[in-house]
Amino acid sequence: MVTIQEIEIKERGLLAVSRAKELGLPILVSEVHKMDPVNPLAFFNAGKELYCGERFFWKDPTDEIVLVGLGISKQIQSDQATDRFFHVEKEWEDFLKNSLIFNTYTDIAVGPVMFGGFSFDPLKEKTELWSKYADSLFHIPKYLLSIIKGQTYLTTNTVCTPHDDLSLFSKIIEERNLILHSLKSFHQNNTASLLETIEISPDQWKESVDEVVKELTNGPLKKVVLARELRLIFDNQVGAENVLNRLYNQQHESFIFAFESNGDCFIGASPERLVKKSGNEIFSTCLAGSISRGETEQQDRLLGEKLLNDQKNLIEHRYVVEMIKEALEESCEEIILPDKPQLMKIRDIQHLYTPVIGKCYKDTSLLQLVERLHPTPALGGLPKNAAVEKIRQVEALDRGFYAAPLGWADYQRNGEFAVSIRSGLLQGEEASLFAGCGVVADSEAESEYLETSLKFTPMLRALGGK
Ligand SMILES: C=C(O[C@@H]1C=C(C(=O)O)C=C[C@H]1O)C(=O)O
Ligand SMILES: [Mg+2]
Repeated sequence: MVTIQEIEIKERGLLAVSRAKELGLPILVSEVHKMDPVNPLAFFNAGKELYCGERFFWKDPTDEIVLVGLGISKQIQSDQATDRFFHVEKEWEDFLKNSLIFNTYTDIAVGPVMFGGFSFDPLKEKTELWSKYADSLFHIPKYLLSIIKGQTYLTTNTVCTPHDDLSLFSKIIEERNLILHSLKSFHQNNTASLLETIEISPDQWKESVDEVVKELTNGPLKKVVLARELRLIFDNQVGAENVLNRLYNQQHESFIFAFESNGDCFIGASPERLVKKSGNEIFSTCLAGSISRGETEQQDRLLGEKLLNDQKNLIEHRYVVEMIKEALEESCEEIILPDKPQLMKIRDIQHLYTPVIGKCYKDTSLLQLVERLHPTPALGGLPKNAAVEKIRQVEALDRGFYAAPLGWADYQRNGEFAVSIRSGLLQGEEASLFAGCGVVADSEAESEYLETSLKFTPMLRALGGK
């Protein structure tokens, strides 16, 4: 358990109260304590009563960084489309400016961390589906569990306004003890059964693929990613902790994420990193081109070889590599990437995969990189703006946060964003699942349709529909 230095907290509280009054501004007080190991799912679950609707979960594919947030100490949100990445970054940095940070550890992703993301396209008309998520939405949690390379930390964030007094800090200590004492291991309870699975307009979707293919043959568009929705109806509320627990166990090789907002939960298991920044080291991923897994080892290997030599998929992939390379070259003094893709094999699907490593210039920020990269041709298309416009026109789906950057940034300018695919939105007794695929001149509607069906599998399984 943490050694809770209550006296220390109160001393720091006094400092915060006087600073907030002096500046006439809210002040963040952030404190980091090292802890004995905690099961991250149990921590998420411990917030069920007090912080339902205000939680997030993040795990990277290697388990190097696991983050669980409970409560909201500060929210950054906006529906503004112009310069949205810049505005989020500015608000984050302004918020940090006067903060009091007590952190004696050197690991990244501890102390003040914001978690959240952006919608795919802020210019697309918003429907009821995504009404609970602003186009830019980030939470700085009250309590952050960070498991970094196996070391466990608890950050407590308190925002102290000029009207607060020391009682604020006593309340925080009480709340924190409550969470820590309710950390019992998590047991799956299946309260919601699937009643119905509705495919949203599959024929219309195939027609839009045909329509786009025609345009691609005549240029200048080269690739457009088209997505569709599967709607699931349950007999009861779908608990985010149940779905998260299943994804964690079934899709462990992926980024596992959950992001609650106003009662809804956006959740998924994505294999695709957009960008990670650790100091000035940059990591990105080109992932595009897909084929199923084989039933036997031999069949699986043959399918993999087929994918590695398939012109249509290689083109789909090459567009992504070219664009990511170009985008990162602007911000990096050095980038390294293999000249041929390899295979990424995950539970239900295999992809063409090219990892990218770079060293960015000193003044480059994470959200600048996100802005340059999003959307890559793996989610949008090529050329970028024309493809996004085409999607806005022909796609029936309101993508919301699907296929968009989702992740975290710490106060020392490190962070990581995944592309939030293989995901779904939980809304009470319903869930909407999303899947898309890269349409190029050689695409056939039927096989793209089957590819998207395959991409629904991980979420379907986690929801008990497979
Ligand atoms: C768009 C999705 O996946 C993307 C499209 C791929 C493709 O078309 O081959 C492969 C990986 C992802 O970059 C999705 O899963 O929804
Ligand atoms: Mg594809």
